[in-house]
Amino acid sequence: MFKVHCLNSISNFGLKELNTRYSLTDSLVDADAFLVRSASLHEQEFNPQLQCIARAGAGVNNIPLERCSEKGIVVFNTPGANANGVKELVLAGLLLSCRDLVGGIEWCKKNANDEAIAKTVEKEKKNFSGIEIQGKTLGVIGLGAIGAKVANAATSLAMKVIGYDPYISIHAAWSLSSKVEHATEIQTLLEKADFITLHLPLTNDTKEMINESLFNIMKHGTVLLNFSRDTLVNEIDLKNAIEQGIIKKYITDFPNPTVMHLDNTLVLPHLGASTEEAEDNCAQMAVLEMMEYLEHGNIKNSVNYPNCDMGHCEATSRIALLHQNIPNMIGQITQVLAKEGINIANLINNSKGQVAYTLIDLENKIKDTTKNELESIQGVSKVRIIKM
Ligand SMILES: NC(=O)c1ccc[n+]([C@@H]2O[C@H](COP(=O)([O-])OP(=O)(O)OC[C@H]3O[C@@H](n4cnc5c(N)ncnc54)[C@H](O)[C@@H]3O)[C@@H](O)[C@H]2O)c1
Ligand SMILES: O=C(O)CC[C@@H](O)C(=O)O
Repeated sequence: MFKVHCLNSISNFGLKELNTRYSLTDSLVDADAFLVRSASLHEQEFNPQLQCIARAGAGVNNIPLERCSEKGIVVFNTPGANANGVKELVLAGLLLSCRDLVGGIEWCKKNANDEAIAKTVEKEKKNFSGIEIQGKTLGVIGLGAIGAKVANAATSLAMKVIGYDPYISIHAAWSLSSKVEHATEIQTLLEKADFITLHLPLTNDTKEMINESLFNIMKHGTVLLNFSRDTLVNEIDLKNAIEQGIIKKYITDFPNPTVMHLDNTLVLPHLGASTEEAEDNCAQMAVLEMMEYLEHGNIKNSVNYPNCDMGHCEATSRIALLHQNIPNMIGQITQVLAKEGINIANLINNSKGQVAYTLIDLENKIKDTTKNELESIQGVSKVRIIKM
């Protein structure tokens, strides 16, 4: 029986995939797997039994990936599963930035009892007027699942779109409209854009990437949309850029004590992925990835371990080893198995950066003592017996 702990509310559409081999547990200490959305796991201790963490969403900056890799915990996310939900909110943000819709709605509410409101409004509405997006230039930084959808949608709304992504995947590049101009340098995008939208992950490399030096290249009166993560932007520099009129409006999906007090800023309550469809898609994908790993040892959409698919085990037994990506690891593993007279039916060894994953089907049963011996190989983080 696998025990699963949910750190956030996970849609039942995903949880209903769990079969009789699973139970939900309220306890973090005896769980084999965590299902999580945005809860931070940076301060969380991980028990030795924890095999995987499935993030029902895209960003994994709430998970200590390096510590997970050291402990042989596979972290999954759900690429693209909430991209449409975020795209639709970005479009709403774009339009909210053009006219003072929020101020206008508040004005109407405040004047609800004015019998002459229909007349008064014609005098007052100029206070809430603005511009159109048609013909304006949108700069999209990060052209992955969300950025590509935003870029394509903006071209359909008659915007000029310029995109920047030095690490774009082939899949994302194929999905991009040919109308999207390709910027090889971020400076080109910053100089041309009337609106800039951020769709890149928060990592050590991208933290506070939007700072004074980039604000100084932007046009006076730029609108900045941030539906990715707050700390991609240096908020002290942002405040200055707003005061200097470089940033006309900042639209963000991430409330924090600083942005709540900035002028010309609209803050949304982290709603990008909060649609029924996105929550269902993310939960289902996360649960299925977790089940495939727990039951069969196959890895799909992990952010810290390589993909690996050996199908379902038809041999006598199956073991999985999570280890460092160092020389002679396979030699040492096969030596232990050979010594026990165990014959290998099939073996896959894939690596990702500093770590590697070896999945082995065996023609003999595997004993706990063999597992212990494999675990004692220097550089092995975890050994799982998937089928005895
Ligand atoms: N507001 C929300 O609720 C919400 C929902 C989903 C995702 N997000 C955020 O949006 C981010 C993007 O999500 P996604 O699904 O599009 O992810 P994704 O992995 O599909 O795309 C990210 C893209 O950013 C690019 N990139 C990485 N570093 C870059 C850099 N320095 N400059 C330019 N591009 C760079 C990558 O090459 C990739 O194409 C997530 O990491 C998450 O933080 C927010
Ligand atoms: O879980 C959520 O509601 C938000 C998820 C979002 O920030 C993501 O990175 O996918």
